Amino acid sequence: MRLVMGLSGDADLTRVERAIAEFRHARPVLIEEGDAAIVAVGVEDLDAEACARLDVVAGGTARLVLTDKRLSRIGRERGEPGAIALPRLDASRVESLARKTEARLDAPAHPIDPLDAVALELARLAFVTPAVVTFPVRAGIEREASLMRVPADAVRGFRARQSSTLRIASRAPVPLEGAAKTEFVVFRGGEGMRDQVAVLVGEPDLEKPVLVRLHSACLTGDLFGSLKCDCGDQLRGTVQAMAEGEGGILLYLDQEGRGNGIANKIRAYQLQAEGFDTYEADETLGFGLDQRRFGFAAEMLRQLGVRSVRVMTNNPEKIAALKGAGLEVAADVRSIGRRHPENVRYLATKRDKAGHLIELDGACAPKAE
Ligand SMILES: Nc1nc2c(ncn2[C@@H]2O[C@H](COP(=O)(O)OP(=O)(O)OP(=O)(O)O)[C@@H](O)[C@H]2O)c(=O)[nH]1
Ligand SMILES: [Zn+2]
Repeated sequence: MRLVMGLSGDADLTRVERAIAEFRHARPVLIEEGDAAIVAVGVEDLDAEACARLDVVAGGTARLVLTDKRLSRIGRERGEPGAIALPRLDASRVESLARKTEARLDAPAHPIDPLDAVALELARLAFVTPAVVTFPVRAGIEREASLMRVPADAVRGFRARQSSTLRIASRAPVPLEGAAKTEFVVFRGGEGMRDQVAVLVGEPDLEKPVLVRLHSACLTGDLFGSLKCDCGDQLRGTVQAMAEGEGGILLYLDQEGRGNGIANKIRAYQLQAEGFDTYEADETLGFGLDQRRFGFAAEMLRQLGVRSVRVMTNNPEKIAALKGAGLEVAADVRSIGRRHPENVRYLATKRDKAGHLIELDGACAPKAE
């Protein structure tokens, strides 16, 4: 029996990974803590049919749990997440309250309980809209055997655990244009849904502060040269600077859309096309300023033998995170991309609302994001 239980390794980690997969498909999971338990389901893809099925089991006790940002967008300033009673589960009302720009809440938002907060964290980990429908598992309701069960503490500790299981999966030389001596080192674990990649450019001296960049994935900018941001320039500019200098390490992190995932980022871009700035758009979808954590990136550096860094970034959070994780930040160096009418408002917003160290003097006139 013991052997069988050990087969899936770290059982808590496995359960959360499975719960994340359920969440991404709008299938309910059961979150347990002691004698308490709730059923939770992400609102994305929650259609009328699924709502009708859930409604029967919820028996009028369902609630919609929203983040503080989303509540303030629909006219309920709370400063913390809140829950709206859903005596009847209606798919279009749920979608409207969770995501629509014009939605206004005409009912009270109640304080959430600790298991609701765990359900919201699961949604964040799953890169889906941070809004969940939950209801208590009441006496008399059979705990449905097919429901995926997950302990609340396993979800709370998931990010830390992901960092601690971080390990190198593979490595090989991959010569790049302008940086012939480059090695890709792939790590499993950390944030997001995919592997993380460390790109070792040249031969950095690990006894000295190493030039390092933490680069969050940006499919549109890195790969397609989108004009809406400066990511592609930063990515290539960093590798070039490392190759021309004393080498360095670029971490390519699975944190698309500031940790919101590609689907939410493209939703946010649609809102930007309607006039919202980059943070207003994210808030409309329920997100805070930035969902990313960088602790696991520090762990990647440590496993590569780095103790002290010269970090290439304009983002003070990255600097603070590396220091907070125990690395020495010997210097911080700006990472500059091209400015053009399409990205200058985005850059100015990051400077003004999130304190990014960006200079825009003389930059071209902004065009709406
Ligand atoms: N949600 C959202 N994410 C965006 C938007 N534009 C770019 N991003 C994402 O923002 C992140 C930018 O990553 P980085 O360039 O590593 O980070 P940064 O915080 O700008 O910091 P530095 O570039 O190091 O100064 C990427 O994950 C992009 O996908 C946007 O309008 N909305
Ligand atoms: Zn970008």
